[in-house]
Amino acid sequence: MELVIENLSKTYPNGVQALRDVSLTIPTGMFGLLGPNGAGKSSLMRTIATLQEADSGSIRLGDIDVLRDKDAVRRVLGYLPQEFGVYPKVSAEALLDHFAVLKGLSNTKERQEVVTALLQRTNLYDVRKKNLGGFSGGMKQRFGIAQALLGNPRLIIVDEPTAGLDPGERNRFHNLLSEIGENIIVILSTHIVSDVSDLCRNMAIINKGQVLLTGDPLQVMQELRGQVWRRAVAKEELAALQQAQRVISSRLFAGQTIVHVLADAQPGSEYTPVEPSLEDVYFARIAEAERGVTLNPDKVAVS
Ligand SMILES: Nc1ncnc2c1ncn2[C@@H]1O[C@H](COP(=O)(O)OP(=O)(O)OP(=O)(O)O)[C@@H](O)[C@H]1O
Repeated sequence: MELVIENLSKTYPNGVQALRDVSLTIPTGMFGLLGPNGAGKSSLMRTIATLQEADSGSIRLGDIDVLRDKDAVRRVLGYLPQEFGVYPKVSAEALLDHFAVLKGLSNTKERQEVVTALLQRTNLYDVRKKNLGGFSGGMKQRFGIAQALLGNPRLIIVDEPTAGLDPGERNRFHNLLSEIGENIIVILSTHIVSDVSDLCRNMAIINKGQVLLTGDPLQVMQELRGQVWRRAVAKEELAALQQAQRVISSRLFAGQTIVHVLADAQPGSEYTPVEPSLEDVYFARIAEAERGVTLNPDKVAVS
């Protein structure tokens, strides 16, 4: 099954154009939607989740027309929104049971089995009697996944799920997601590049409502090979370097400023070649789009 989005556009009443002619084909497995704050990720996720309307375009999930047949989508959709509120004084088991009732699981015995299985799957069974108010960020997110999995969805949308999680919790959450992503479509919307490189076989980069790149993370990194160079630079030289070169990122490392530069050939003897990371691809794409360069969507390299 595929999710096919074609020419989707959305302008909010305040004039912000959140989605500009977005087209994406999303197959089964983990799909990473990567973009900076305000890129339009949540707008796209909410539209797919039937929570808001688009101005134009279409979305198909298998044979379901998502924008028209919302009930059919909701029957096969699991959604973990960016802000997932829980009732703090209710136990995980009781709230999951309540969500299961809302999802239409009316048979008590069957519902208990489903709730128990989901609590085990998300590694929350031992804390099932604990109130959600006492859960850590990671436990809450795993609970969010448990509720999203009710009703055996064919499509799961998770919006910025690992923001604020410590490395151990993030790891547990990643393992859970990648297990789920083996059989259904999982869309992971995030501004954290490593979430996508760790988990996703397919991805898109979105900025200012536009798709800048789609592909397999390994392949898009491969396409930048031989074009990323690094050097250390004094802080006061950075501005001049940014004028002279296509600087795609600069960061402090052990007290030094390390810059990554995009160039077809070695820009100077102080530069060493770098094996491109997904972060290089991401920053290169965003930087070039910001500069208004016309991009060939199939190629990361710029002439
Ligand atoms: N309901 C709304 N009304 C008006 N503007 C909105 C609304 N929702 C989002 N926007 C604007 O639309 C643009 C895209 O926002 P969106 O939340 O989709 O981006 P995002 O990629 O999810 O960002 P973030 O990571 O910050 O959540 C932003 O400029 C945002 O301010």
